[in-house]
Formats: sequence, C-alpha cells, structure tokens
Amino acid sequence: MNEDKRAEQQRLDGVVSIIDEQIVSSQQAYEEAHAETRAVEGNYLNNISINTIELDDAMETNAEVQQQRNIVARVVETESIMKKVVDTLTDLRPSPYFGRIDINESGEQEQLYIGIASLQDGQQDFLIYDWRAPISGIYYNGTLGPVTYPTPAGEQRADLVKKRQFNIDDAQIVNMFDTNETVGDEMLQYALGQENDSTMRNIVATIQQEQNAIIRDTTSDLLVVQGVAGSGKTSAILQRIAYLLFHAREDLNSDQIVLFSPNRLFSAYIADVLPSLGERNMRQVTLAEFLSARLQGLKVQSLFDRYEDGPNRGDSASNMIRTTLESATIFTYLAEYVQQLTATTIRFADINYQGSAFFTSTAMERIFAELSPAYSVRERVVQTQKRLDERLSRRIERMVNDDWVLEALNNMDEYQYNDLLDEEVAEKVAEEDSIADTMALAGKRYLERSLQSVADAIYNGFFFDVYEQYADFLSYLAERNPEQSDWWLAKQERFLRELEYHRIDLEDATPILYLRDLLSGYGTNQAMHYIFIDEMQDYSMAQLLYLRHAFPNAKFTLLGDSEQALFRPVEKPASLLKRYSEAFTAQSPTLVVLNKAYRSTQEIMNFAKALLPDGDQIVSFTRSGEKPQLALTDREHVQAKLSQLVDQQIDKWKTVAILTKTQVQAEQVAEMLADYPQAVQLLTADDRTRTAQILIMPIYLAKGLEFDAVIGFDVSANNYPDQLANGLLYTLASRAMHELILISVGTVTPLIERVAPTLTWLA
Ligand SMILES: Nc1ncnc2c1ncn2[C@@H]1O[C@H](COP(=O)(O)OP(=O)(O)OP(=O)(O)O)[C@@H](O)[C@H]1O
Repeated sequence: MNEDKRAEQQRLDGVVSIIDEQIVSSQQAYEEAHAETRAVEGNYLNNISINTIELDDAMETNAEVQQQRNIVARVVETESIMKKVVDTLTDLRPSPYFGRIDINESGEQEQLYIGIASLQDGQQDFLIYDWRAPISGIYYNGTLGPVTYPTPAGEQRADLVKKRQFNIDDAQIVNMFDTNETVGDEMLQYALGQENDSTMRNIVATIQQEQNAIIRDTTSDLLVVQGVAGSGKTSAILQRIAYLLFHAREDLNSDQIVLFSPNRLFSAYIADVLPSLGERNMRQVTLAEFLSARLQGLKVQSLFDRYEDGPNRGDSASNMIRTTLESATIFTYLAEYVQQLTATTIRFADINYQGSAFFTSTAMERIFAELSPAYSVRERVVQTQKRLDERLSRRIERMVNDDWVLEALNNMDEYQYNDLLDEEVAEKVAEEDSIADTMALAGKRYLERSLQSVADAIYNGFFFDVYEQYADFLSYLAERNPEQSDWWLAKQERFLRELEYHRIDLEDATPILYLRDLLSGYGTNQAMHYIFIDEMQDYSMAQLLYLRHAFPNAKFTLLGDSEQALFRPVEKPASLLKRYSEAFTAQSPTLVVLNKAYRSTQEIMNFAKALLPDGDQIVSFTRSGEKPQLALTDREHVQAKLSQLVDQQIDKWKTVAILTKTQVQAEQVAEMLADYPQAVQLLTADDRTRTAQILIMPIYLAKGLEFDAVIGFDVSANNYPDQLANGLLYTLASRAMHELILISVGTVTPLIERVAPTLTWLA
C-alpha cells in the first residue's frame, strides 16, 4: 500500500469510527423518541374516548384533544427525524464518500470529501459534504485550475488543486485515482463493467459534466433532454429529483413530483435509486394509467395496443384524422367549439339520486339560458354549477325536518350518532347549547352525507355528458372542414361504436378530457411542482399539452430520444425544443443534448449506430466486448438454435432478455422455451416485476430497461421489412449492456444486411 493510500485509509477509519459513535447515540435518541411517542399516543387515545355528546364537556375536551394532537405530531416528527439520522448514518458507513477535492481559496487550502450525505463531527466541522451541496459542484464540473461555485453572496472563485476518486467497499479503500478529468474514466469503466441486477443504481460517484447540467438546473420552466440510447437520461433525472428535494427541503416534497414512466416494469426498475440516496420516491404513473384514472369505466387504448394493431393499419383518411386529434391544433378547435355552445347544444345530463333525477337536464338548460350571454360559455357553466350547488343546499335545509330524516336519526345507535356529530359540529353545538340545534345539525349532516354523490357530481362537473358532447364536436369538425366531412363522420361513428363496448381510442382520450375540463373548469392539479416525462418521443403534442394544462404550476422536464420513436420520424433537437417551447409557452426553456452512450459496449453501439441515418453523431464510451452476432436459421431449426444460444448466454450473465417485435411473437418464443430447464418469464404490459434470469418481452416493453445480454428474436426481412423499423432495431440493440445476439428466421432484414461488417455472422 503506498503512502497516500495508507493516509487515506487512516482518515477513512477515523470517519467510520465517528459514524459508529453517531449511530450508537442517534439509535439511543431514536429509541427514546419512540418510547415517548408510544406514551403520548396512549394518552391521546384515552382522551379522545371522552364522550363528546356530553355538551358541557365538549369545549374543554376539544381544547385538550387539540393540545394532545399537537404533542403527538411533535413527538412523531422527532421520532421520524431520528430514524432518518440512523438510516443515513447506516447507509453512509460502508462507503462514506467517493470523492475528494482540494481547493485553494485566497491562500487557504481545504480538503473536502464528498458522499451521498453530509456528516459533521462534534465541532460541527464537515467530514463529508453532501454531493448536492453547492461546493460539491466543483467535483463534477471542474478540471484542475481556476473554478467557481455558487454561494449566497454570488459566485466564489477558487483554485482546484487536486481531485481524487475513491472506490470504497465495506469501509476499505479498494482503489483510488487522482484525476484531472471532470470525473475520470477508471471509475466509470468500473461502474459500467458491472453485471445488471434487476434494479437501477445511483450514479452520484460518476456523474458526467453534461449530465450535471440536467441535475443542477433549477431555473428552466421547460427542460428538454434529447439523449441517445444509454446516455444516462433516466439516471440524470433521478439524481435531479434528489437534487431538487435537497435544495428545496422546506417547499418541496416527493409527493409534489410526478414521473410519467414508459411502463410498469420500468417503475419497478428505478424504484431503488432515490431511497439509495436517502430520499423518498416521487409519484410514478404511466400515461395509460393516468388517462384511465380520468376516464373511469372506459378501457383506453394504450400505445402498446395501438402498436400491436400495426402502425399503418388504418387508411390514410383515419391516419389524417388521428394526426389532427393528436396535434396542438385540436386544442384551438376545442376552445372555438366550446365558445359557440348554447343552452340547447350543451349536453346537460340528469343528476340522479336513488334511481331518479334529483336535478334534471331541462332544469340545467333553463338555468344556463337565463344567464347573460355577455359571459363566456365556461363562465355560464360555472354559474350553472354554482346555482345547482345552492339549490342542493336549499333542498337540504328544507328536508331537515322531513319524517324520513328524523326517523333515520332516531334509528341510529350512539356510535353512529357520534360519528355524525364530529368534533367540529359538537363544538358548534356546545356554543349554541341547544338540543334542537343538535338535531337540526345532525339532520343536515345526515342529508349532506346521503346526498354526497349529488354534490360530487356537481363539483366534478358530471352534469353534462362529455361523450355525447365529444361526438357532437366531431360533427362540428365535419361541418367546419367540408372536404374532410366524411372522414370526421366516420370517426364519430367509430367513436360511438367503441363507446358501446366501453372502449376508446387513444387519440380521443385527450380531446375528451380537455373538453370536459374546458366546460367544467376542473381537471387541474395545482399542487404539483415538477413533472418529468420519460420517453417523450412516444407522446403526441396533444397529450403533452394536456399534461401542461393538468399541472399548471409545474415545471416540466421532457426527456427522450427521437431515434427510439415507435413510428415517428426523427427530429433534430433544436426543432424539437422550438416546437415544445412554443406549445408550452415556456419563459425559460433549456435544451440539453447527450450524445455519449454509456450503457453498451463499443461493439454493440457500433452496430446500433450503423442502423441510423445520422448515427455517427453518437459517441460511445470506450468499453470493449464481443462483436454482436447474427444467427441465421429456419423454421425447422429455430427452436434448437434458440435454446442453444440461451444456454450460452445464461452461463455468462445474470440477466438475459429475448426481445421480440410483438407480444404474439413473445408468446411464440415462450412456447419454444416451454420445456427449458430453467425458469423463463414471459412479460406483458401489466407486469410490474421481473423475477427470472431469462426474460421474454416485446421491444416496446423493454423501453428504458437494460440487460446483460439481449437476444433479438427474428430480425428477418419478413418481420422488419422497411425503414420504419429502424428505431425499433436500434432500441432493441441498445438494451444490451455486454452482449447482443440476433436470430433471423429466413433472410435477414435489409436494414441489418446493410451493416453486415458490424456483426459476426454465425454459421
Ligand atoms: N455517469 C454515469 N455513471 C455511471 N453509470 C452511468 C452514468 N451515466 C449512465 N450510466 C449507466 O448507463 C446506463 C444507461 O443509463 P440510463 O438508463 O439512464 O440511460 P437512458 O438515456 O435513459 O437510456 P435509454 O434512452 O436507452 O433508455 C445505466 O446502466 C446507467 O447506470
């Protein structure tokens, strides 16, 4: 061991023993806090069982309960803080830091160690700086020489005199490098050479400079990341979320961040990254789940269903209609359509209660018609809604003394009655001190509960039939565009037919939701601060705009790779940004382009790049492996060939994925391997977890994922006849980290034939 390493190990030992001491003391503090919580909770439970119906006691009880509640909240908070301290220290212990920077500031030299969380000693000196601290930015951005870092007083200058990287395992320095690179190659080589386990890891030790720009961006309201396959887009946004949470602790929590992920498997795949950085996961949802939640009762066609149907199955007329419905223009059409609606053309719908109309559509029409046309349609709908709400309140007031209500109250046992008169009501009653008032309030509360569905229908804008309204909108478009009239009417017919089966095409989902929101004034979630959209190339402009509308206060990060588009043509990053910023009316849009691919070996990337018309702009990280292989076979021998290739791969790697073009082909492959001696898992869009070493799935389900070895099944000319499939093959190839094998049943696709030299052809 050389002198430097010995000295570093000595320092590390010192840090580890401080961590150990702090673990002991914070564990003790945690246990004390836990005991206190238990005691206070017990006390609280005793107190709230006091009968709040004893009116004289009610006021006092309330004040006491409130006080107890505050105490509980405080001790619970202390306990959870202490728990977090213990967890963080325990996470830090095996590998407390990964970097060191020595800086010289006005003649004073300082050594800073950087890890996943900060650590201070008894004198409040920093033994470790959190990787997200402003000064830690130097580690990722700076090369030796003059550097700057942000401080509250402005940019601070310093000289970076040393940068050192550590690989620490179980509190021992495995190796360390001094480097002048931003973050040197050795560490990255080591990280990328690892085998894949089914979950993604954090990359904080080796974040690259261009990725750092994404992670530390706090000013853009629209951040667009165009990055080639395996360039670390997903990694970068997860570290970005950790960074944002750290910097806005007071104002931001993980529930205010939503990540739209490409599929459910992906959600599970990335689930460990934020917890490994000591943060809670953000919310995750797929577009299909988001749309289905807003269109309950209907089965919304997913991108995968559409893909399985075939991209070009429809004729050119229905493709044209689909293009319009998925463009930004549809929002303008909808706004104009809503503007010209009248009392009779709005499809008001009865609000029912216990099987009959509580408010009829005719009553609503009347209310709407009486409102001044000087107001916009939306304002009149909002007014109508308000009036309905007032009518509901008045009807409740009138019904309070109805026999059936009094009877219902009389039939209640004490528990039900108490439940009806919660603290708030009891407090009010105590003030007024009258039994008659108590009954009236109880009756009112009872009616409010019984009629909750009516109130909800008013509140949620379910007093018009949005599906009929949308069908009407399609006729409106037919009238507006006479030369395409038949096409729009055919669309309307299809829409109504599908509706009968409770199904709806993907392209109809966002216009319907927007129409509903335009009329009801609802549908927006003000609480979300950040929205991340992964695989942005698979979203239509209308879908993106709808999300913008649904989360009006959020900053958006869109990331993807236009080369991996399922069917869309490739678009240049600058034009992408322009299109998105205009549509989003972004004030401070930023584009980050990532051209370096980290996931796959150079040989795999050489093949993947060659498939693309402008693939030479992709730079692959220099990590070497086997050249991809192509096996030609025929129907008769395919099963044996496949088993043989799987045998070879599972001997070498932890995860082997067989990727097919469609789900049907995935099922065929699963059948071929039905008797395979090891577990084989066939995955579908509904699956959330992968468990086997050998996985089979269609390419679109593998989006965002990676595997040690990939076997691309049936890359024949039959299966991939034309240029449109380039993106698919590129996506397939770039899922492989270390090894790629392709099987063609019959003649290989010309797309691969063209790039023959990048492959080894197997006999
Ligand atoms: N700076 C880095 N340090 C270590 N590993 C990295 C780094 N950047 C990327 N990687 C690794 O490269 C692989 C690809 O990263 P990631 O999945 O984030 O890329 P992506 O751009 O989202 O890919 P795709 O678009 O193909 O799904 C992952 O294994 C990731 O851990």
